[in-house]
Amino acid sequence: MTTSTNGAFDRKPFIAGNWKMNMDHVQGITLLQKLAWTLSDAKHDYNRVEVAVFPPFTDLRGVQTLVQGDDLHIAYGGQDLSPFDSGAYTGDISGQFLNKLGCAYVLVGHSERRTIHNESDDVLNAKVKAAFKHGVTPVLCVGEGLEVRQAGTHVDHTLQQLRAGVAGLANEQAAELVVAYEPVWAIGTGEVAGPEDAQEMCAAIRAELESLFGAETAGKPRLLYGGSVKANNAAAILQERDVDGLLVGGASLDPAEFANIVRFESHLVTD
Ligand SMILES: O=C[C@H](O)COP(=O)(O)O
Repeated sequence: MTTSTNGAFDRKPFIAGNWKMNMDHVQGITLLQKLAWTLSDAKHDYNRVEVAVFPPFTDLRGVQTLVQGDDLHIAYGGQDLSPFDSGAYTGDISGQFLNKLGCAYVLVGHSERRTIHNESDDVLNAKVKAAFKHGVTPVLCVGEGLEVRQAGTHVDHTLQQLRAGVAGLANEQAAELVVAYEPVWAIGTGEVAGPEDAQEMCAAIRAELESLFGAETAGKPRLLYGGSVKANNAAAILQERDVDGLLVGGASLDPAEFANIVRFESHLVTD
């Protein structure tokens, strides 16, 4: 069987692990060390496939120390940021603090922020802009719940979240953006959207970005899929043309499993 990969990797594949509220700062260091060793043993080429982790805030300083001390090529980021720069916002974390800790990325609008913390599209748009303002690349998460999927309006719903999230961005910002499509019904449930579902939505997202920012810009952002990704389904999803990477939750807590996802190319079906 012959299948194409995502545009012959026009965009560098991006595999990200969202640790969510797991791993204290000691456990986090151990996990990252094991991941780095596993990838090193496998001679992983970070120039071919970018790897990032999103630990809890309390882990970030330790992660930075390890990455710098061991010269690791693993990027890291925050799981959220404040829309504000600084001030009386108890419990919030500014994008400038993330930047200072060496965070390359920050998740914005993960479904658990949208649902548990009721974050609105307006707030998320402000967070996307705050991330760019502070030199951290936002990973804007979008996706529909089960009821929307069953109603068949998942594309409209997700594109509406996308439009709201990117409103007011300059073309250069849109080009740098990462978008993660995460159908809520597939997160942590074991239900995986099929590769064709991931492709359908990522193609729709790409087309929407083209209508908003033009074709040249729209060809640049990386589009990820997230939702019950494991080593045994990663390659099939990444084989879809418009899927450039994966946002992995539960499986990113197992260094061997996550390393196998990062090494998805060894499972690709080629000529
Ligand atoms: O951010 C990651 C997603 O919520 C997916 O989580 P999961 O891989 O545990 O389903």
